[in-house]
Amino acid sequence: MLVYPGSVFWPRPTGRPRPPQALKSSFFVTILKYLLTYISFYLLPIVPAGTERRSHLISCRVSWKCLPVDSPSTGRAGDKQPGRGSPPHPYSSYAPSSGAAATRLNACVSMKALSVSVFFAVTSPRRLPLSSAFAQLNIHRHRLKSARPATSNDMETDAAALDAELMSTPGFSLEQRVDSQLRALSAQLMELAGLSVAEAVYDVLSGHEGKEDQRKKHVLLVCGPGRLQHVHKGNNGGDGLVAARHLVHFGFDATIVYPKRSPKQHFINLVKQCEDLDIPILDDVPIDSTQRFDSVVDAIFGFSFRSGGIREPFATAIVNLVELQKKQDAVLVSVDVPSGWDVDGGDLTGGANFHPDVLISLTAPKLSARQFVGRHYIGGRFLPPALAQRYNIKFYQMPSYAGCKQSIEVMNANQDRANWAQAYQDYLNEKESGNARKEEISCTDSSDSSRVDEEEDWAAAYQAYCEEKEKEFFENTANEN
Ligand SMILES: NC(=O)C1=CN([C@@H]2O[C@H](COP(=O)(O)OP(=O)(O)OC[C@H]3O[C@@H](n4cnc5c(N)ncnc54)[C@H](OP(=O)(O)O)[C@@H]3O)[C@@H](O)[C@H]2O)[C@@H](O)CC1
Repeated sequence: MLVYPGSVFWPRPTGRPRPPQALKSSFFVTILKYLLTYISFYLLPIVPAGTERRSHLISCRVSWKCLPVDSPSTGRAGDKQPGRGSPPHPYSSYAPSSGAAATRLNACVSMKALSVSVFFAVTSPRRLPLSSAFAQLNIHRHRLKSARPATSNDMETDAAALDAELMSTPGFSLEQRVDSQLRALSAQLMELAGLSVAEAVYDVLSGHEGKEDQRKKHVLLVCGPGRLQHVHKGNNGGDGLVAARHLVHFGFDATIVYPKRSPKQHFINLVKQCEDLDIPILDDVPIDSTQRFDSVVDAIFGFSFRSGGIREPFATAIVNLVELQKKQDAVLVSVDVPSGWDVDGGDLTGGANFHPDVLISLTAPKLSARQFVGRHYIGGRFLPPALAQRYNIKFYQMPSYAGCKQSIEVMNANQDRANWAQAYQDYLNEKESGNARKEEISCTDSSDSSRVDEEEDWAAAYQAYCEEKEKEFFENTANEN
């Protein structure tokens, strides 16, 4: 009889004894997962290698092995398991409630993920590329990182899980074989993210009404550090490099500040492409420059920023960037997360003077966007619907893009508060007086008014979502303390 390697080679999680209720649920879960594992074992060889179905099958196998069996004994209000307690975290598939259980699962499942992937890569009649095996391992490593109690970093780890999954989607990165398979960068995602940033900056500088100022606009882009050892680090800076190139193609002038260049080949290529377009690349923010900058783009830190002090040279770069922006009255634009802000908690410095005028959230807004006051865009139009569904991304986190646009300005409740509040009040009054706006829209079939209606719904729903997440965040922080 064929024996599934993960169940033999790797020890089960051990530790505190489980209470009867947990034993009961874990018994059925165990039966279920072994049943599914063996069925999939026989299915796997007949699914062609390199296909999405096969990759999905392996992904499912590992997920089944991850089914939590440990949680009821420590269950608390914040549990994120489907079907238990409060609704799942918007990005998480599940998270066990005990830190110890999460650690055991993390170690155990990472090893199992590796064993499953490598076993099938080696034994399959139609060989699966080893790269896919590592990609699966990476996804589950990230998933398991979020398999712990909610902390202030949850949104980051969940976003990282989503990122890892996106980056290993066939066609996005693995087929490109950049560097080595493990170090393959999400070149395509970064290209689309950078394009959406450039489009939003273009939109901001060109004005809403389409009355374009004839003067050539000049944008300064400050790009964050890259790191050799880590697979997915420094991508925020990469978005900035890509955006600079697109802005030049859009007819703007661009200057890049890139104090700590990444040695990764993809970043070297991006820099070369910018140099070929005669984009100046500086090491420091040109604080005394006589050059007029219409916009300053902060592409320094994204969701992987670790709060607790900004290391040099970026501490000085951020101070100079803000000074330059104020001196020149330039529009300060942040990519994904304002630099120095915690991905969840936002500005934890008590107002360190870093408050961008424009925020471009990539893929979906992070929790810190709740604190943002200004023009809010969403970019990164590459999230497959199935993945969005899996991560429970709600419609108000990802409003539908118009036509071929790569970014969309979303109505921020904080933005232009008076006008927005008045408009929203008018809308409510209209509804209350029985003059239902939606009925009007369906009668007149006016696409303009339906868009306004959609935006208002989006803003209200997003506001409610933010409040809910903020409450949850502070509750969890209080619990931890
Ligand atoms: N979601 C998506 O699908 C897509 C996301 N994309 C983009 O990727 C971004 C996330 O990128 P990322 O994970 O590469 O990390 P990111 O934030 O750029 O840099 C971390 C760097 O900062 C450093 N660092 C950290 N803390 C520090 C401190 N206190 N002081 C000083 N340095 C500090 C850290 O150094 P380390 O701590 O590792 O030494 C590391 O070098 C995301 O926000 C989005 O813009 C798109 O490109 C593609 C699609």
